[in-house]
Amino acid sequence: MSALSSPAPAGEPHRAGFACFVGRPNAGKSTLTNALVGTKVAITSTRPQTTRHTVRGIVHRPDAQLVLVDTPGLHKPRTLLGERLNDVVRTTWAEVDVIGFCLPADQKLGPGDRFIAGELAGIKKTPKVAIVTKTDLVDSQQLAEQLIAIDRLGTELGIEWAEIIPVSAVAAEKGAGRGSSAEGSGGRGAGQTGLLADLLVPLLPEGPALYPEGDLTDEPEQVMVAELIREAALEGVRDELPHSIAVVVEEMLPREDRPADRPLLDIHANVYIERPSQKGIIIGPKGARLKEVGSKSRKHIEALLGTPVFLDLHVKVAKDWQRDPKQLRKLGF
Ligand SMILES: Nc1nc2c(ncn2[C@@H]2O[C@H](COP(=O)(O)OP(=O)(O)OP(=O)(O)O)[C@@H](O)[C@H]2O)c(=O)[nH]1
Repeated sequence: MSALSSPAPAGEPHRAGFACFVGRPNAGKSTLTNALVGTKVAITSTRPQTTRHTVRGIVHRPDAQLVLVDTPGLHKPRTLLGERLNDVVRTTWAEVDVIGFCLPADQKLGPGDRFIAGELAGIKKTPKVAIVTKTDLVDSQQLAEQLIAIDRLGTELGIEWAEIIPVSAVAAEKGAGRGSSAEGSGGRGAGQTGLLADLLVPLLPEGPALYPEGDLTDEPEQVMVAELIREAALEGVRDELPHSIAVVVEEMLPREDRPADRPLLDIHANVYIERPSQKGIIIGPKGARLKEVGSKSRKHIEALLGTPVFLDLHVKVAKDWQRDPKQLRKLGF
């Protein structure tokens, strides 16, 4: 792998650095990361708090490299897992070059937003950009009101927004033909999310690229594969098992004795639940649900890794894993 990247346009210094999107659950952080990078690197869902791992997406441009760190939502911790997640968020905030604070256009600023903004106000050095997400869901008057409310919030808390940017990830995703290809790099820089990148880049320090060109994320493949399985496993059972599922990929090995033009990757993964009573929900009648989880996530994994996959899933009970430090460590938290 070569770390060479295209030269910056004449006269402009090359910039490289880290940005993270923060915001209350469901604010659109993962969607924005995906739209900017142009492939499915972070897990999106219609339900809050599904982003557990810090997934980096990398935007490569001739003039800059923008490394996106996607954090879980910051929220009042109720379990040990919740506390760990908040620690991850704060550590990330202190390390990045720019913070993008996501606020959905279609929802009035609430206590959740204020809680995060209050924490942000304490991080003086890092430039903060307010990003109004999901602008496709509101009319221009609602959008204007939201922009004003955010400006006021900044004044109130002593935060000086480097920018306040309205953006819709949906239009950019449509343009990128999302879902049809894992190599959807055509989405990079598309439409409104491209403009967002244009505004973030000048806030990065000058410097050469940090990652080889072509890398989309440095998250270990195994973790991304586990996330894709977890997302599929949660589908349709979120009400019953909102936060009770964890997935660990035990092994990823190329199948031996395969012809070079027909490779196959064997993936063995365990789906952990908290109680034996949840087994039936995950597995479904005659194993039908688990089969579906397998085939759905396999498609995403194959798209991500670019190779055919044999996926072997097992459901295991890890009693009350969210409250048990030993289990949490084992499950990668
Ligand atoms: N209409 C519209 N929907 C959006 C947009 N961006 C995100 N969404 C939807 O909003 C929901 C939440 O988006 P996510 O990207 O998962 O939000 P998140 O902030 O990463 O959520 P957590 O992982 O819970 O912190 C999903 O159903 C998205 O499809 C947008 O620009 N327009």
